[in-house]
Amino acid sequence: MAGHLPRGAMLVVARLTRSWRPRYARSPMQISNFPVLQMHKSQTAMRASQKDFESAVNQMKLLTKDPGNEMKLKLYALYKQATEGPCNMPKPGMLDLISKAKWDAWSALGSLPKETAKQNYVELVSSLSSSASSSQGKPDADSKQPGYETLVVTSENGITKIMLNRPTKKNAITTQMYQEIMLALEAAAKDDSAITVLTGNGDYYCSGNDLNNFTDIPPGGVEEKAKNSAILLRDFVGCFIDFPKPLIAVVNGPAVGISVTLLGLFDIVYASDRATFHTPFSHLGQSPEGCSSYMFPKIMGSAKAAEMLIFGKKLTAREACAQGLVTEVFPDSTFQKEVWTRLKAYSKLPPNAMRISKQLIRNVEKEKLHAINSEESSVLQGRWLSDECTNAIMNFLSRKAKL
Ligand SMILES: CCCCCCCCCCC/C=C/C(=O)SCCNC(=O)CCNC(=O)[C@H](O)C(C)(C)COP(=O)(O)OP(=O)(O)OC[C@H]1O[C@@H](n2cnc3c(N)ncnc32)[C@H](O)[C@@H]1OP(=O)(O)O
Repeated sequence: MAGHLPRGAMLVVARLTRSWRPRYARSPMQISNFPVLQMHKSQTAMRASQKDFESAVNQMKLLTKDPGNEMKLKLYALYKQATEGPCNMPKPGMLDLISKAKWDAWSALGSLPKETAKQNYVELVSSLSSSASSSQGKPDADSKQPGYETLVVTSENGITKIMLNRPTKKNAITTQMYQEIMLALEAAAKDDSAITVLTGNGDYYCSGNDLNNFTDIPPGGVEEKAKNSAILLRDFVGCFIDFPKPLIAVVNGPAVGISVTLLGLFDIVYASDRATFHTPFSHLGQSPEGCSSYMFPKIMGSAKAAEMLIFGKKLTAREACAQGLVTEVFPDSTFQKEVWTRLKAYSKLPPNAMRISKQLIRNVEKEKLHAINSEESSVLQGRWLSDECTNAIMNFLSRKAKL
């Protein structure tokens, strides 16, 4: 049966998926990003872990809309209580209004235990993020575009931002997400923004293809699934090849698989120094896509490209920058601030000039890139039916393997 997924293996994959359960409770912050999971609010009553608390603190840094003074005071007080315990500052003078308001809010928490304060903080941030996502329709709502379940798409200040939004799954790309990214790119190509940005929500940029995409086998069998997936992949990568405006990747954390290979088709790649770049195709019994079989040797030379694409060498952000895959690396602590300041300035440049310059740089190779994309997709169609690939996916799903 070599070269075909044996029927038995398909059943094993289906069984493993059914019994596959989360290994840890997700943070309320992350749950709030999934409308379907918001029904299970009881989970937010669970004790918040240090990780949940830190991710809520980071989430607050990314908040684009001012939550208002009252909310900021509550968050401030809970944060102080969670990190330092009961208020230990001398009472400020009556005329120092801001310090007094902060002091009042913190002292009002009395001897609330640190753990409870942490949990309340996480829940409050979670409720903030759900009300932000449900305020889309209101006139004063920010520019968040409706209709996406796996992405948050916003457009303001001349920048369309497409944010992968499955943080609890490290932003792994499901079939639905491939479709939504294509729709978002199509819309961004036509909107009046000057530049388009792709980034990830949470601690990962993206963990690549969602390996559960392999388990949803249609009645036509695995061959039909592989054929349709190759078409999906070709169309998906095609949208990046054809994208007409400056396209920028804001790589906020580790990147795996297709989220790395696509970077060769971006015009700028900014990375946090926490990001890593990993293309473990051989480990997965697969082969490169995203035009990386052509772009990577072109960018970094064939020896370095081979180390990544054949041997799955994981690069740090600084190594990827030295190889030319990344434009610039920023310290994680100032990443968002520095990158968005830079992008806001770029977005004010004349949009037509930027678009024309991009096209001059990219158009010469467009046809070639489409041909490479078709070839890579068709080679992968064969790989997906191989025993090497089947075994690697089963190992991941049964928790025997992780990168
Ligand atoms: C028949 C053919 C159909 C094919 C359809 C294909 C369509 C186009 C394909 C295009 C080709 C693309 C290729 C690639 O991108 S190859 C790269 C694929 N990615 C991986 O192999 C990564 C797998 N993940 C991991 O190794 C680890 O999760 C990771 C190192 C990324 C993080 O480890 P960590 O310990 O920090 O976190 P967890 O493992 O606990 O992850 C948290 C939860 O997220 C889930 N997760 C993460 N990544 C993926 C993924 N890629 N697919 C599915 N699920 C993922 C993980 O399972 C955890 O979930 P639970 O909390 O529920 O356990």
